[in-house]
Amino acid sequence: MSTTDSTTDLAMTGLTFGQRLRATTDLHGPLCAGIDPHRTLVESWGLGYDLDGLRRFTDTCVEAFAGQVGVVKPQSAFFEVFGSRGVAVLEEAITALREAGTLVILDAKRGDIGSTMAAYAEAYLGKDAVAPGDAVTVSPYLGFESLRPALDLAAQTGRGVFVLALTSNPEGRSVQHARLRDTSVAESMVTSAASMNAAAAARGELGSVGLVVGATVGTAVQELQLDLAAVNGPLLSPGVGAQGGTSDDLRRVFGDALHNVLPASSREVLSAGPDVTALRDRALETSATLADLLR
Ligand SMILES: O=C(O)c1cc(=O)[nH]c(=O)n1[C@@H]1O[C@H](COP(=O)(O)O)[C@@H](O)[C@H]1O
Repeated sequence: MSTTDSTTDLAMTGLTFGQRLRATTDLHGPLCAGIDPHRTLVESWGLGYDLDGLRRFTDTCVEAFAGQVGVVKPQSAFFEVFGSRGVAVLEEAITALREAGTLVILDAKRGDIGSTMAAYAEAYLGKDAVAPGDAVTVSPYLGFESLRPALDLAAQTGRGVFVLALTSNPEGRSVQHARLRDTSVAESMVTSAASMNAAAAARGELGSVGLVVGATVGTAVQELQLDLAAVNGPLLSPGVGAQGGTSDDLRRVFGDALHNVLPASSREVLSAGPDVTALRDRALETSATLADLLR
């Protein structure tokens, strides 16, 4: 059985997202490769910044990553720019990647009041969703419990969510470091995610409720005394590469939670295109280096 077949099977055996993610990163390494068709990147690949350019950029990424890279994270915004036809390109990419056994985290950062969140949940995590990924990024700044429809539906359909906790941008501090009595906002996300993952932890498995903690957050995890290992869920860490985050930063930020980290890199990997082989090689080399680090 090829590696592609084995991961495809995992996606169809009723395993949780946490279980599938662990198996996939064990097989392919921990890199989460982003598909972020920025105007400058698309043009640097010699493509027009239009629907045709978007499609060719995305198809190249799919050809390079599908079945080869364990986890891919398309950024919805870059497809939404082109309206419904751009979203159709995104949906086709998600489907093709998943058919090849690559896990897809849709980066949509949705968050709204519970009744509206239920519709977002159906759209991205429901069993009848048009082109669901394996997980979606969500924003908890209407309150962690406003995410309940997504948390519950993801659990039912074997999918995952990644909740923003300490984002990679400097502006995030003003909200995420704020304290509610003795607890920082970020710490409340850690506690909530840990409680969602408690049953999986008791079974000795990785949970399916992840957090986003940027590689660029410096000493925030230590300052805020966050116990990231206790989350027992995947820790998506964007900021590697173009935003300045390095392997050393990952080691410093995550300490004893390093084994659960999913480092995400978009522009640095994508800058190796448009040649499919060069793009794939950049992703595979990055993943191998990160696997050594996280081992
Ligand atoms: O949720 C995310 O993925 C995310 C969270 C965060 O804190 N910071 C962050 O950069 N991201 C996303 O990760 C990607 C980073 O892209 P690069 O900076 O090009 O590697 C973008 O799609 C961002 O929207």
